[in-house]
Amino acid sequence: MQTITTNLVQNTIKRRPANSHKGDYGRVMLIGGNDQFGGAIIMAATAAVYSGAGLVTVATAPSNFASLHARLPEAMIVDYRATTTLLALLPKMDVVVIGPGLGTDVVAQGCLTAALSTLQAPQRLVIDGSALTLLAADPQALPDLPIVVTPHQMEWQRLSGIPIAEQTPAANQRAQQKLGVVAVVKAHHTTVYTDQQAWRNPGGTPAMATGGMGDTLAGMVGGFVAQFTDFTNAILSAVYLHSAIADDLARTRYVVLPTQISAALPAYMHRMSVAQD
Ligand SMILES: NC(=O)C1=CN([C@@H]2O[C@H](COP(=O)(O)OP(=O)(O)OC[C@H]3O[C@@H](n4cnc5c(N)ncnc54)[C@H](O)[C@@H]3O)[C@@H](O)[C@H]2O)[C@@H](O)CC1
Ligand SMILES: Nc1ncnc2c1ncn2[C@@H]1O[C@H](COP(=O)(O)OP(=O)(O)O)[C@@H](O)[C@H]1O
Ligand SMILES: [Mg+2]
Repeated sequence: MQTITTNLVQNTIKRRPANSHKGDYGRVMLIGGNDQFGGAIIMAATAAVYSGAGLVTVATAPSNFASLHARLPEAMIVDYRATTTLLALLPKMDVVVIGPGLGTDVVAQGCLTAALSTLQAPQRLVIDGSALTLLAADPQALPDLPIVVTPHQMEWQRLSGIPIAEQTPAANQRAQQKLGVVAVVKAHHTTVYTDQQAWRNPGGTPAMATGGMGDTLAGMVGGFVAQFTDFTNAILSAVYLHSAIADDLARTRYVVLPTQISAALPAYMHRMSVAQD
């Protein structure tokens, strides 16, 4: 197993060319946030915007519109129940993140079906949270495009069938081979499995053990994958930076809030982008 290095992240987060515009940094749609879990999609969308995604659209329950607008005016919003609108928008996206706060009701199922049946390569898909629980309950063929799943250990147990106590690197790698997608297995030390190899995230702290921390990672992965060409390195960089920022903040804080990580992202990404000058 290889450890994700600062060097890999510095080589991934490049300086932006002067002559570029928002269209060059990715159109990202985040789908999630039911009446109960609006905060999850707000945190995920915040992470995507603060990661530098060029254009962010959120498909969510109407009960979240006002709070999302108030917290994150950079994001555009559509009703996640408006299937025709969703089906018209999905083909225009570079990246779709589905699952934070989505829930598992019939609307959620409809969103997942819409995404899985509409997206085509080279579009990329990030599957997190409730969407993983839905997939585990009703396994279905995944489309042939770059896909990353970001389960915590319980979601990984549901998806892979491997009990948490038996989630060894070898067992996780075998499950990844079966699924055929990149798997970010979140834990105290998160591990990432690709077709080629397994990676270990060196960072992470119990100060991160608070609701919304994974929703934030999902949004970061979406934002990174939208901007940085190499799919695997973009994912590894998001995983690394998410924990590295938390570790830094935790030096003087008992708990690190997900929104504090998003707020710190632009400064850390800047530091990474100029490190090799
Ligand atoms: N503010 C919000 O709106 C929040 C919404 N959330 C959303 O709520 C939905 C359900 O997700 P949950 O993860 O809460 O529920 P799940 O039922 O999927 O998983 C939580 C259970 O897994 C257990 N578990 C075991 N190992 C774990 C590990 N390594 N990391 C995390 N949990 C582990 C926990 O103790 C807990 O009992 C998701 O859509 C999620 O995005 C959560 O992110 C919490 C915050
Ligand atoms: N003790 C810990 N050590 C390191 N990282 C942790 C710890 N607890 C939680 N995390 C990280 O926080 C995130 C939690 O994700 P998740 O459980 O999906 O949160 P949520 O769904 O509430 O947003 C993961 O990235 C996980 O690695
Ligand atoms: Mg989660």
